[in-house]
Amino acid sequence: MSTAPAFKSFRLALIQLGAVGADKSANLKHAREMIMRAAQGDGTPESRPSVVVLPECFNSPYGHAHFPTYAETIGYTKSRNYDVQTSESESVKMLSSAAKEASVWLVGGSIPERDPTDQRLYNTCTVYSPTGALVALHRKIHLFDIDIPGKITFKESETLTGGSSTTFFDTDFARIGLGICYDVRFPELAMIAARKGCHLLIYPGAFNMTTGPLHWSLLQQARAVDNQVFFSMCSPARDLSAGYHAWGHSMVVDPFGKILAEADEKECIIHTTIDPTVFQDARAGIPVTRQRRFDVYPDVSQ
Ligand SMILES: NC(=O)CC(=O)C(=O)O
Repeated sequence: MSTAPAFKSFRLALIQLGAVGADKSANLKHAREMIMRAAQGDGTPESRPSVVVLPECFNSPYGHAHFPTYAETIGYTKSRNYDVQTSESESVKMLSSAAKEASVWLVGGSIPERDPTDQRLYNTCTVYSPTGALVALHRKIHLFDIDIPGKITFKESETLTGGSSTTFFDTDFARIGLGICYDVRFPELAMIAARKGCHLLIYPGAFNMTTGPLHWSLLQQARAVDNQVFFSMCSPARDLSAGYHAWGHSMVVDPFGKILAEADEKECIIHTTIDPTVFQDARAGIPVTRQRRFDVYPDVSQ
């Protein structure tokens, strides 16, 4: 594995996207406008983000019945490296051109993806460099299958297949790990990413009105503290006319577990600074990353 880049200070922006409806072209147009707005920061050069994030399922309504209709094939080469140039996906094309125009690293939320080899569907996050290159692709590993009687039943596995790889990408200022929503409930994934040198973990997500108040911030703070990394989840805005009511509350948590920025439930963009000294202070002061006893629990030591 390559060495992680030196961790430098940078600005992060999360787009808590609203108005995600049935019209995919309108969703893409609105997402593009919000990316451009996020990239401006507050208008000052120092506020401009280096990384901009969209939420889970930003181009389609969220629900297993919608995924087959909205799924797109992401272009890939014979060696199965994903490639914008060969992509027929209108979402990939939009994200790539928006990243390039805004000159940001863009974590493109997630979209329903169809694999052309076997027609299986995935919930997939793609990431773009400031030149518009597709640099990473994460397929949601743990599918959101829950049943809380009288509250919420959701079964992504009705139409989706779970991904089978962990994913990170390198920028010139940090190593960033990826997950999607329900992946946050599996601490092993975040731990592996942190042990591979990630400084920040970004999970586009869409918790709901039942699990949001219970677990949204708790899980992010837990993953941040467990692993002494920055942790961030970006949600859609809440839309009570939609079939799925997202919790909202997109947030960024520091390696001490402190919430640095948090949205309410409405459409908005939140910005924060990711400061490496906090990461270093957490690891120096509470050195759990050097105190692990893998001789006692070797089954999680990979
Ligand atoms: N939507 C998800 O994947 C997960 C979620 O809402 C939850 O874990 O709660």
